[in-house]
Amino acid sequence: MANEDEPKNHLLGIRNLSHKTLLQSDALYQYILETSVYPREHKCLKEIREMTEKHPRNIMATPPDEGQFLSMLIKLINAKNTLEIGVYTGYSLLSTALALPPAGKILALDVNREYYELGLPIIEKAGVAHKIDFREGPALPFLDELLKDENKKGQFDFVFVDADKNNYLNYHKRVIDLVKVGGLIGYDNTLWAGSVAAPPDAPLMDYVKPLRGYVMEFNKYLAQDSRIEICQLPVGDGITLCRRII
Ligand SMILES: C[S@@+](CC[C@H](N)C(=O)[O-])C[C@H]1O[C@@H](n2cnc3c(N)ncnc32)[C@H](O)[C@@H]1O
Repeated sequence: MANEDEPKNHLLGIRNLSHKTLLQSDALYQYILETSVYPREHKCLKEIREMTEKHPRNIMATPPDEGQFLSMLIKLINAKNTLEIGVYTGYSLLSTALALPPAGKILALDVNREYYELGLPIIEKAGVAHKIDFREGPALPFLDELLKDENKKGQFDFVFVDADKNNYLNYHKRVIDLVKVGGLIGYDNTLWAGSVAAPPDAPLMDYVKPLRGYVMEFNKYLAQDSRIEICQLPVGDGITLCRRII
């Protein structure tokens, strides 16, 4: 589906996409947004997206097609209590909050409150801020604190991990005990711009190169972890769903 008129960049020969996706055509991605995401998307999701696009680190935001996928997933599994690690300006957070029932709860962790506060007025406007318990700080020590309390184990129906990729394995070792048996964990960016399947000497973007090894090791670990059933999907930058089975 690649359009030869679109400029190539140095990421595995993929065209110069202004969004994170494995699709090789901006036109095809736009088609998906126009025929599925935008017309049905809540107005506030569009607002938070437009606000985020002006931020210098906007490459970090969850893409709209993935936000829509998360929303559908949360409704399908009837999630009520969720955990998010890596909030940024809150696109995935707002997608989750809108999908949860009125009494639903999200524990949201990020080292940077400023990013969260950029999106907060839009989350408030959407009428779902009451579902969010935002905690600022590094996620690992916070998770360790939670795990000290036996009552906090197995409490989450859904966990979305979208923070520092070099710590994904450390997150997994903790959230596996925090999600309930039968619950889901979603790890974002597990295809890491497609680099996980690239030859070792492939030219890669600067932000991709240093973390590729961590993402590959993490994917191998998940593949052999008998506590979970996994499904890796080429949505956005790749999301691996892990269903806790024991
Ligand atoms: C890819 S962005 C999250 C994107 C977000 N899910 C969205 O939909 O826009 C990663 C976030 O993880 C946060 N982060 C990085 N390291 C962290 C850590 N050790 N603990 C908690 N948050 C961290 C960053 O501050 C950043 O906001």
